[in-house]
Amino acid sequence: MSTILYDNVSVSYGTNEKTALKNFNLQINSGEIISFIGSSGCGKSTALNVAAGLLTPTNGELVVDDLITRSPGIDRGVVFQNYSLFPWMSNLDNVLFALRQRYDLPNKTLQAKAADLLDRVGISGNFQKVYPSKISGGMQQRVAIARMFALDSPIFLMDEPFAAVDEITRKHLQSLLLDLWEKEENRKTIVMVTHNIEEAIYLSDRVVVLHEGEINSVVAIPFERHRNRREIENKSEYLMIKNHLLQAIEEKIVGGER
Ligand SMILES: Nc1ncnc2c1ncn2[C@@H]1O[C@H](COP(=O)(O)OP(=O)(O)OP(=O)(O)O)[C@@H](O)[C@H]1O
Repeated sequence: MSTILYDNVSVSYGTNEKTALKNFNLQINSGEIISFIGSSGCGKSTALNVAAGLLTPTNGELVVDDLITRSPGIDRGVVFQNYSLFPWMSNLDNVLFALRQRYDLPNKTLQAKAADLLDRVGISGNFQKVYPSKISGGMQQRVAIARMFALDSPIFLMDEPFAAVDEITRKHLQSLLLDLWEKEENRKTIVMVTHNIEEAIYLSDRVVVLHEGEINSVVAIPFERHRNRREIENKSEYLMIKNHLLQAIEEKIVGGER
């Protein structure tokens, strides 16, 4: 089980600052993929950082698996836009580091596990041994995904994880994430922040649109898994959902759930 509950969460950054998150109520189910979208400054990262335990609510509670949670933990793996790898470690060692936090196994076994995980995200041979700075942004993000799966947290929290790569790489990484997620026996709960509506629809079970710190709309994505990007984009419902989301981002919609 890996559920997240935002129980009436509000966050203010300082006494004179405006409230970044207001009475935020959301239940996220185990194995669900949820995206937060909305215009700049609407509170997406604040909501994600509360889930990560990096921010404590000013009011209300974050509840993870029925426990009030106010700090980071190994039950929640985090990936940020800027790759979040340790620059002083090779790609292999980055993944190994995560494995060591999770498993008490001989080094050789963990090395093989790390190499296998990197192979699965398409980082093979010499690319495993070099430092992250020696490979492209898209490849670094593959390593970050491998490291997240190595940590094997039941919850993944991702803040614009694919924003810094080109469109083609971005689509590859989205599919890679979904492939890995679908293959897991106990599917991870994934919460991600994105500015990209197509990404949100392709990946998510539900898309949560924020507006000035409040939930404006929660949109269920009805497409079955395994999803084929082209197929879903050709469905008439896809366009309706996309238009609804665009509208919800641009203006305050009254009476949110779709
Ligand atoms: N450390 C901080 N100190 C003060 N105000 C902050 C801080 N971080 C965020 N804010 C403010 O809180 C509000 C929500 O910010 P947040 O970063 O959560 O929005 P966002 O939707 O993720 O934005 P973006 O899409 O631009 O990343 C904004 O008004 C922002 O200026």
